[in-house]
Amino acid sequence: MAKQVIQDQSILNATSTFAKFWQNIKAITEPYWYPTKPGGRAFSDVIRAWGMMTLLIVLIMAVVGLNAFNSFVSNYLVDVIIEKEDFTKFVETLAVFALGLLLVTLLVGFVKFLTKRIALDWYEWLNDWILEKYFSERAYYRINFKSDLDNPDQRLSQEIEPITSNALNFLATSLEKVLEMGTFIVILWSISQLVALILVGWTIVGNLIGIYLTQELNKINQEELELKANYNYAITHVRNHAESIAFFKGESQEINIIDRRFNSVLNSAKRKIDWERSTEIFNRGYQAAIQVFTFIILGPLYFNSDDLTFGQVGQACLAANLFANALGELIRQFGTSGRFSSYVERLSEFSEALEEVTKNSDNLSTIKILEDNHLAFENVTLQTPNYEQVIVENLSLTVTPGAGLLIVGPSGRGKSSLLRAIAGLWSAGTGILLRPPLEEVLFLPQRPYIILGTLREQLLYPNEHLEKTDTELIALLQTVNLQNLLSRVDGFDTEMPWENMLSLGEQQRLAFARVLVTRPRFTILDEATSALDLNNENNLYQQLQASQTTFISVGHRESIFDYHQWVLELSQDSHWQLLTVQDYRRQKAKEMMDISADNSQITIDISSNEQSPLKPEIVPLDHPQITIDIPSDEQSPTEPQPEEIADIVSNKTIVGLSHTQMKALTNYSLSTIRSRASLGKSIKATDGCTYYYNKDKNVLKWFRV
Ligand SMILES: Nc1ncnc2c1ncn2[C@@H]1O[C@H](COP(=O)(O)OP(=O)(O)OP(=O)(O)O)[C@@H](O)[C@H]1O
Repeated sequence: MAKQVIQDQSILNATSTFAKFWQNIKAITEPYWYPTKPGGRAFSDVIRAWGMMTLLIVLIMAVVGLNAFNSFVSNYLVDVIIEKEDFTKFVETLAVFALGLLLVTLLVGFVKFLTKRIALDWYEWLNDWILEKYFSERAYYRINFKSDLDNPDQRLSQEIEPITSNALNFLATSLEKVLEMGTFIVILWSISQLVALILVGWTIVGNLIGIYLTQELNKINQEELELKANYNYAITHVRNHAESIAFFKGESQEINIIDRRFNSVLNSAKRKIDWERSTEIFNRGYQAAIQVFTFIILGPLYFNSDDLTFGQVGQACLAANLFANALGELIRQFGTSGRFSSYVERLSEFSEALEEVTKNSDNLSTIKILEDNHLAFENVTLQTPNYEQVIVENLSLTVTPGAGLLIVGPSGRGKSSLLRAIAGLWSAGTGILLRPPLEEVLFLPQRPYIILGTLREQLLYPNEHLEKTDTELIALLQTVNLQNLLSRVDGFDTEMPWENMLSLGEQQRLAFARVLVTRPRFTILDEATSALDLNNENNLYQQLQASQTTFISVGHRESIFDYHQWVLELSQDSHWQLLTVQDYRRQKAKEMMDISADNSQITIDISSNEQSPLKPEIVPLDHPQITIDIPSDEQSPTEPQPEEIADIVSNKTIVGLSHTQMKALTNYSLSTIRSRASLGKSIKATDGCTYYYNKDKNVLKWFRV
């Protein structure tokens, strides 16, 4: 009973595996060979493909027919030789035989050529079809969130061509071999029905065993493809991160990772070789048995009967031989079909995943994006793509042209995610997002995107059709302080490995040049000046400001506040607040004051500081230390007001700072500040800037370095 259940189960499994395989085949072949969906291939192209396919079938049939004809001619030729009567007849028959062989040779060559051409045409179409899917609706980006889909790049670059070439080879060879087997079985039937019947039985058994062997090979092939893709990825990963690995001297760890993956590939290859050995032995033995059988049956018949001529025996042996070869080839094709089915499965899975990521699921809520002439969030709740985490809740704000917005907040709170939402990359959540068309918005990420191309293409990206003269481009390079770049390269039209030869700061300046070329209405900058010094940063922001674009920036530096009117602060638990830049500065200054008022007792290690300026200034209590108690009355009368501190932070009205003002900007006590001033030491304040005390008796103020 239990055995019966297991058998039923395995039959069910085999059926569902075949059904799945058939579905995959249909998904990949239908759009090319039998397009039913509107907007598919042009009818004339489909007819052309079928025309070539029909020609191929006709040629294969001609080859098989000619081979059969040649077997009769060879039979006749043998009989003419044995008769030893008519030499002219012998020469004529030989000429016909040679002509037949010549024709077969030419036809076989043409069959191979046509098979490859059809496969190539199909490959070209299939590649375009999948690339179109990959680049539509930013599927290439969204597919990265599908963790179950490995190595899309390998699927694209290495696994499409084998599908078409294997499919065509399989079809052409199988058709030829099945026809050959059919023809030779008929010939054998005409000579000896017994031989023909035995061969048919033999074929059925052989094919069943062949299919069993192939199934296991299919599994190994599928596994091997995945393992090879992982191995390739590990090597590409090293190439992409060569500099970081070199800095860390992480070679041995990288080799370990690559070795681990390579060993998996090797183990899988070993298993495959084992199975291929069994398949090959079976195949050879199976063919050899057919040849022996033919002699075992025909030998006694020839000895005991006058009906069978010697030529017929020869023809029957040849037919049985060709039949055996055809069968062997057919079984070999089943073997290679394992790799084919793995490729088909992976491509169909990839195509399905691309469709899925671009489809908006009815069950999942998404942020509605509408185009407008300004940017606004209306009650937007944004979540991570898999709806696992809420980034910001009920956000409502409007950015009108000319009134830039700076997004601030601790790391990981969702600043970049908001930019992704504006670009439409992330849409999980609720609410309405109004934004100008994306052609009017330019995004500058922290690590600029450097394309593979010439300097001209770099500067004009993404405006591929924009024309700019060399003089205009030189002026552009000067504007972003990259004028030296031209002396390092051979003009604007040479391709260079830009990513390796430009520093991160230079790449960021290059990205700014693109904004100046594109002149978008809105520029979205995600810490796009993080690698630049203050001078370069100021220069670039001023250039952008002159181009009348409206900024939406993510950044931490105080220096970029001046280029924005509003600050959006993201804080804990998906909360947010929107303030004008002035109000934000006041609020922060007040918070600083409150903190410094609370810290009326600060422990400072003066002795160690004096010996080594690099040592931390606030140290654990077990270090040699002096405890300075700040009398509370020292703070109140001279305490600057919030507005005054905001001015200090923005550095608009007050150019030099007094000790008291400096105290409000740091966590230090007044006496520490005085002592640092007299020692000529600088102070790093909480606004991120360094201050230095000018001891000139006419100045006596702290200044920003
Ligand atoms: N592809 C992703 N899938 C799921 N969660 C993600 C993904 N990318 C980022 N996150 C998560 O979303 C949250 C917000 O990330 P985001 O990059 O927006 O932060 P951020 O404020 O810009 O940080 P930082 O200042 O460090 O750049 C983080 O918790 C991060 O782990």
